Amino acid sequence: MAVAWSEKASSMEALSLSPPMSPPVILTQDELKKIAAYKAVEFVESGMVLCLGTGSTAKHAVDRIGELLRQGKLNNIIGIPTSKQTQEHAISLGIPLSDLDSHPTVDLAIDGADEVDPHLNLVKGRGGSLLREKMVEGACKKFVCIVDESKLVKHLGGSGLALPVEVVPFCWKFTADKLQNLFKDWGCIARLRNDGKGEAFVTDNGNYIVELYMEKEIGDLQVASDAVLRIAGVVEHGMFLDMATTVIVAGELGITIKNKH
Ligand SMILES: O=C(CO)[C@H](O)[C@H](O)COP(=O)(O)O
Repeated sequence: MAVAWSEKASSMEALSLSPPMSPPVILTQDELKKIAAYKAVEFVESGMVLCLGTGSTAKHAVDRIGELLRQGKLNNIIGIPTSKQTQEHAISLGIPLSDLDSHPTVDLAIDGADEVDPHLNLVKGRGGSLLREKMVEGACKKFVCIVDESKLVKHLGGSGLALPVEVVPFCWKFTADKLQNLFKDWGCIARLRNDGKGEAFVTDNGNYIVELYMEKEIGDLQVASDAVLRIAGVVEHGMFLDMATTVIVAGELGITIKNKH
């Protein structure tokens, strides 16, 4: 479903931007992320248990939920954060939190993605939180993915950026070699993610991330997913197949809402 200016106008009002009939407004990527996030929060109802996503797009949604709680427009929300970063942020906003042990069924997830294909399959985890995201989002009745239009790809891996795989630190190089070898026909290069200070990036779960760069389209995603998960040493990967129920895309021409059939 494509929603053009009227929907965009209400989102833009929330952002205090100029109305759409004034001279063309070039929105930044972050403004588009915010528009998608605010639209997704319209799905939130009082009393819901919510999965709180991780990343710069999801942060706008968490901010908005915090704002609506403060204004008394939402009540009795329980959030389940998908990272320590989101947990700290939600606490700072006064959002009551829980976990999957206490709330194994979650009403709604709102989270970003790194890539979205035409079937609503996602690559997630370039922010490093893919394991907790997959656990919590897998427990959700509804998963609304929020992206700006730069995240749309024809096939996963199509952005030329990495497919992240969380691995145990023990003999990570051995696991990375196995992964690279698994996808050798795709020209795969496996690299350990670093923390920007010359050390390995460590996830909230104490693991490492191996990034896979493919030269070619992955092909059958389910087959690839199963093969990756069969490698001992792999904890989880960033392909989120058949999980998103809705994707909200914010672009220069407005908001598009894609629902799973
Ligand atoms: O999967 C994620 C974190 O693990 C993020 O949702 C994904 O990386 C998108 O991030 P951003 O909203 O900052 O573009």
